Amino acid sequence: MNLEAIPRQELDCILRRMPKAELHIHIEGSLEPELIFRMAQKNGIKLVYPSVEALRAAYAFTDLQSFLDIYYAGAGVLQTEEDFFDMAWSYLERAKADNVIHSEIFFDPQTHTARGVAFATVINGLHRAIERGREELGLSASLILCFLRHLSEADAFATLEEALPFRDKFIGVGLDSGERGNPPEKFAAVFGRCQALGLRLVAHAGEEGPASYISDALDLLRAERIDHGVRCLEDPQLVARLASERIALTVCPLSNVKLAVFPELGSHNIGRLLAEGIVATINSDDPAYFGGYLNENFTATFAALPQLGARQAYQLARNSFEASFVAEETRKRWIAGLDAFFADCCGGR
Ligand code: HPA
Ligand SMILES: [Zn+2]
Repeated sequence: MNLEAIPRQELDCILRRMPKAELHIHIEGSLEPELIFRMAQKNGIKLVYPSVEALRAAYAFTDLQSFLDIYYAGAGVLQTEEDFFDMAWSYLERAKADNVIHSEIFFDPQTHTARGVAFATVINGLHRAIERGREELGLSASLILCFLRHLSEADAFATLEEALPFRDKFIGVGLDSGERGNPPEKFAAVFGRCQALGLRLVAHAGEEGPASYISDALDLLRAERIDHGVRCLEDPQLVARLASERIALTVCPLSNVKLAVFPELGSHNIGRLLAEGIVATINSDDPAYFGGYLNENFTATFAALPQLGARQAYQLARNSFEASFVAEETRKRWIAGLDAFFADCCGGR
């Protein structure tokens, strides 16, 4: 395919239309202000913000922690199984509109169980939305349970025990929340147990934390994929390892700018990650908070970085399928579909 022949003005449309997978989305981060207000009213919860506009105006973050404080407060409106269903269903419909054909969705059970919401309420609501998404939208999705790293490993073990009766409803575990001061080694034992249980393993690392957190997530947690990981470029040996072992990074450009990991999209390192041969992907992280769903992440990033063209668009979509936790056969089928899409875009050129 002569991808270089595709003119830049066609890129926006291609980015939006191309089939893709999303591998880094926190479902609680898809909760739009309108839904927060509707659920608060329904559940009799008083919000500190007087209006949707006032809440949205508070989304001016200076770093990861300033975001997390407001994100956990927003998730406090979720009470019933229906609430979790509605949140996930809204995301799946939105993802479908972006031509996402597969999504691996994070959820933070401790945020809810700590407020007295049963684990079953959370996972049954999310799972029901996923089932309906498969039936009605033809969208494939699965759940990844994230442990909150600001809490103790004992708390993570207790959460795992609560989750095991629902083992068939999630495919793996991850690690999120405040990275600084909460290194991967804090969770080595619980990740060891998850690995023994046959769960897929991922971890946030190298977003705000140093490159050594990425190496430790690989060596001590046996993470198969790294969420964010953008600080890997600080360690050339790590870059070589990520590339040669084909360890994917789930990069979230709009999130990185909103949380001041990069000052603006024009200085984002996604182009360099790809040029280094790393299996980088583009994702939305917390789309309701960071100003865009998956297609906005693609189009804004490509608009800001002139070195990204159709070749990189194809590579990023292909990487999203390669890095997904689905059967080899399915991955191959999706990549064949992507090839057909781009062959069509190149048609005659
Ligand atoms: O980007 C993130 N980093 C860490 N924890 C999170 N929880 C939601 N989003 C994030
Ligand atoms: Zn994240």
